[in-house]
Amino acid sequence: MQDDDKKLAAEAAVAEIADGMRVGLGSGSTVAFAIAAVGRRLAEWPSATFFSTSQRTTNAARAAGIPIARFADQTELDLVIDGVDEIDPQFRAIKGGGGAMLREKILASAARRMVAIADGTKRVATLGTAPVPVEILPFARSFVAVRTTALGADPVLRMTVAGKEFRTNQGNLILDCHFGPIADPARLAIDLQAIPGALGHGLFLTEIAAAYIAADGIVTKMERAGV
Ligand SMILES: O=C[C@H](O)[C@H](O)[C@H](O)COP(=O)(O)O
Repeated sequence: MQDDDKKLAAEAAVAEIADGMRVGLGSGSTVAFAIAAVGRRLAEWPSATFFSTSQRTTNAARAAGIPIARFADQTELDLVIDGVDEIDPQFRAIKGGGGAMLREKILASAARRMVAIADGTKRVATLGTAPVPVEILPFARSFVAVRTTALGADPVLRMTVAGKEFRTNQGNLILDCHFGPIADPARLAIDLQAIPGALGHGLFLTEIAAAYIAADGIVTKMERAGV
């Protein structure tokens, strides 16, 4: 059921792709449905170029026959399609459940338009039920943990199911920072960004222009006003 809704939202967003576009593909289980849809429809966009936010997405895209271009040579994209862990009515989101938020933030910032895709369980009135993931330089692990605690977090070092430290695609660590309801996400984003050794965080407050959210088999498209 939840997967059906993820698929519906993903396929609706993929309809925004037009030939010639430079398209960023996000990461996660909802994006996996978008990748599958892009793979099926690839012949419709012979001049489109696709970019990836994680190794997992690159692998899935290539398996679906989608060539992935090198983002390092790129400064601007037309569209990014990405999932969220939580999204509020102001289109502010927490991302990074899969640990890909640093590259996701870069592509989202490079894009003229970012669309979020999600099933209805991701909608929240207030951000903060999910932890805010913070990617940290391993060298600064304890230092950043203390600084996030001072901001009100209960930081937990992310581990793999095998009990090892989780490493991002850049080889860094993640602190999952549990804040509870976040009263002022903008202030928190500034404070997290200011910690030396914190390389990125999962608060996406201004990037999302529209959201496709599916619940009980019905997908709704919402555009953020003023974008
Ligand atoms: O790092 C992972 C990404 O930010 C995902 O887009 C996010 O965690 C949502 O993933 P899913 O679609 O699997 O819920």
